[in-house]
Amino acid sequence: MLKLSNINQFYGQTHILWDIDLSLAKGKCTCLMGRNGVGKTTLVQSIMGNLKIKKGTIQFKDTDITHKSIETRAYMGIGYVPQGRQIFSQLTVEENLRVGLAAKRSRAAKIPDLVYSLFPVLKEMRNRRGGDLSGGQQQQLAIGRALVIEPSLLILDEPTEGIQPNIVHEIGSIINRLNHELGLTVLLVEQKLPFIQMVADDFYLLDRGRNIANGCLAQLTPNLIKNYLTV
Ligand SMILES: Nc1ncnc2c1ncn2[C@@H]1O[C@H](COP(=O)(O)OP(=O)(O)OP(=O)(O)O)[C@@H](O)[C@H]1O
Repeated sequence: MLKLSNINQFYGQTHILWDIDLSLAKGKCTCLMGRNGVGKTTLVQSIMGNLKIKKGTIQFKDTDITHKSIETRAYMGIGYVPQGRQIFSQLTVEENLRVGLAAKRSRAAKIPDLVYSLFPVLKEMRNRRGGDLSGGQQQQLAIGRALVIEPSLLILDEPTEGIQPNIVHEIGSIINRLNHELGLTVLLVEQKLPFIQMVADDFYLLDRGRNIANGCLAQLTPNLIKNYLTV
């Protein structure tokens, strides 16, 4: 589904990511993990085309997308929930969802029923401003906005950051539904182990810009957790 080969990334002269190979299995939830500052967001930004790739390649559904635009990635079915949610606080909930629709080719595109059925609170609050929503509701809006293009791959960057525990569980259930019932492939950046255990099939562990371990979740040993994750 998504295949990264030998990705290297830089900020100016600083080498941030080193020779990253990553392959996502279709229909699985893969967790990209590692402590603060190891390069998770940089990798996701590289996948999304927000950072230009200087070395390495990215394939999505057997097409080379390494140098394709952000818009092309959306047309091809990659949905993205950025770190910090990035809700437009002055726009209504519905307007925020419509921003996501701009990435669809069809002019007649409408917000899919799925979004409001997954997140009834967004329907109830569709005329309220994004800035009036709680953190958990904003996170639901950010996920809903990524889903309006009906993606086949959904990438979420730390969706539980700053969210109350009961809402974290709700977000985990939604990810499981998207993954198991609708067959979406999910790439999740996450550090919280209980949440990872709730949703992930596979993992990639980064440390100082390098992939130091990957496999199915059962292969995430206590030693790896102790040495490379903040628990
Ligand atoms: N725009 C930037 N310019 C220069 N350096 C950056 C920039 N963004 C991130 N960095 C640096 O690159 C490294 C990787 O950062 P990145 O945000 O990818 O890590 P992360 O694993 O996502 O961390 P976190 O969990 O805190 O979000 C860090 O050392 C960070 O300080």
